[in-house]
Amino acid sequence: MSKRIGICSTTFARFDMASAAIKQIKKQVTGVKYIERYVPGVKDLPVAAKKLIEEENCDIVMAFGMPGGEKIDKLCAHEASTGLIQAQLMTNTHILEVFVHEDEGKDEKDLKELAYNRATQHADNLVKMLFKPEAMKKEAGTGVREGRENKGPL
Ligand SMILES: Cc1nc2c(=O)[nH]c(=O)nc-2n(C[C@H](O)[C@H](O)[C@H](O)CO)c1C
Repeated sequence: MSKRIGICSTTFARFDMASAAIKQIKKQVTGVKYIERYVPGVKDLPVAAKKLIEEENCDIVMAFGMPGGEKIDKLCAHEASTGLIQAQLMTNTHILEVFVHEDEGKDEKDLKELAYNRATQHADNLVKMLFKPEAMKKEAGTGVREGRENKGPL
């Protein structure tokens, strides 16, 4: 049966990471079903992801979000992250959390590039996890980073 990939993303984010990721996956695999859900902000992602798994039978989910730079935003991001982990444990299914903090970008151009790179590189991770686990194994311990330069192995 063809794999089902869940995608959930927010309107709070300032870049459409979901579309970038779907395009990236489509370059590599065909015959996959995408089920997309959009919510206001990161704290709405855990239930959206859990529903994608339980009600839409997704094999894996990507959850995209952009926490803002304020202290309250960081708190929200941590709460969302905890929720996403809980949803994974409740469903025994991976939810790749793809968050780009707004203050990670040096300026708007850099933030956009970072968001694109992180979204597409995590999309590559998803393809490996679902279809090429051996490729993932090859990269174990190699200091891979999503969005910025890889650190490399020690
Ligand atoms: C303070 C705050 N900060 C963020 C943020 O940095 N990034 C984000 O995606 N969403 C934020 N939200 C919205 C919440 O995640 C959520 O959408 C609302 O509380 C409604 O459930 C809130 C309320």
